[in-house]
Amino acid sequence: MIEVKNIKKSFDGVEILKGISTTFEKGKTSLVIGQSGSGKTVFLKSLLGLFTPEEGSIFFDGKEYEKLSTAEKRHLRTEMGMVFQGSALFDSMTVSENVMFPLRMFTNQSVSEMQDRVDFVLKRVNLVDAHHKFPAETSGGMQKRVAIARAIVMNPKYLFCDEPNSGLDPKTAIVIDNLIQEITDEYNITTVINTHDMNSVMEIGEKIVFLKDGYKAWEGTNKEIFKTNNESVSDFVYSSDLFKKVRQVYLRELEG
Ligand SMILES: Nc1ncnc2c1ncn2[C@@H]1O[C@H](COP(=O)(O)OP(=O)(O)OP(=O)(O)O)[C@@H](O)[C@H]1O
Repeated sequence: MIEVKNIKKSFDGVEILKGISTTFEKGKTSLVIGQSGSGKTVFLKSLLGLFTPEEGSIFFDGKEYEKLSTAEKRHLRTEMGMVFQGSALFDSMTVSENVMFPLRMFTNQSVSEMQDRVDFVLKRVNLVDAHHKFPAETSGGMQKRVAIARAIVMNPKYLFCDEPNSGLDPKTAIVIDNLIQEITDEYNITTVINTHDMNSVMEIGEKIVFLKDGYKAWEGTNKEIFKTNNESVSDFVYSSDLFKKVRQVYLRELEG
């Protein structure tokens, strides 16, 4: 579980995060949504420890990040998996070598132990014949699977994904969303996803945190988002006519 208490972060005197508090639960897929520039990436990087908020605290399973020693912080980092926007695979390494990279960096496992773990996670993301391929020889959807395999190879407690669907067709995007949700549930991970994708919100938004201009403007579930009267949320989520219609049908069904 991650608890965020009133974090504030500024750059060059401009406040970007203006006091955000929320919680992300274990075994749940939580989404952070909001317009471009609302502070989602700064927020995610603050959770990852890449930015240090000037105020507020972040607790990982009860432990306050800023109070940890350097060694404890380093250990906590090994418990965090990250899926970057655009997958961020190493072009010159095979799929297998990409996934093995964190094990080589952070563990003393033997090559055969590492290979077993790589085989296991690649199988888990349904990639069985891709070990020796280079990223350029695989599709965008496969690259996301490799990025997810690499993010979970260390068996993380926390998984952070920045726009995991960017660049994917809608069908593949749903498969990737569902894969992240299944893995989160199966391994009881605390997962936080930054997204623009309204399909993701509807499909896997067990908890949604809506950021606006550096504030948390709303939070709730994908069911609650249909019913909310919060204007900022409605303007953002229902800016497309298709989603407006989906919402009307859903509300009508609720009334009926
Ligand atoms: N390292 C930095 N230095 C200075 N300003 C920054 C830095 N990182 C982000 N910002 C500013 O913080 C604001 C929020 O940016 P952020 O990237 O968090 O938005 P976002 O919601 O993730 O947008 P998008 O959906 O487009 O990725 C922007 O105005 C951005 O210019």
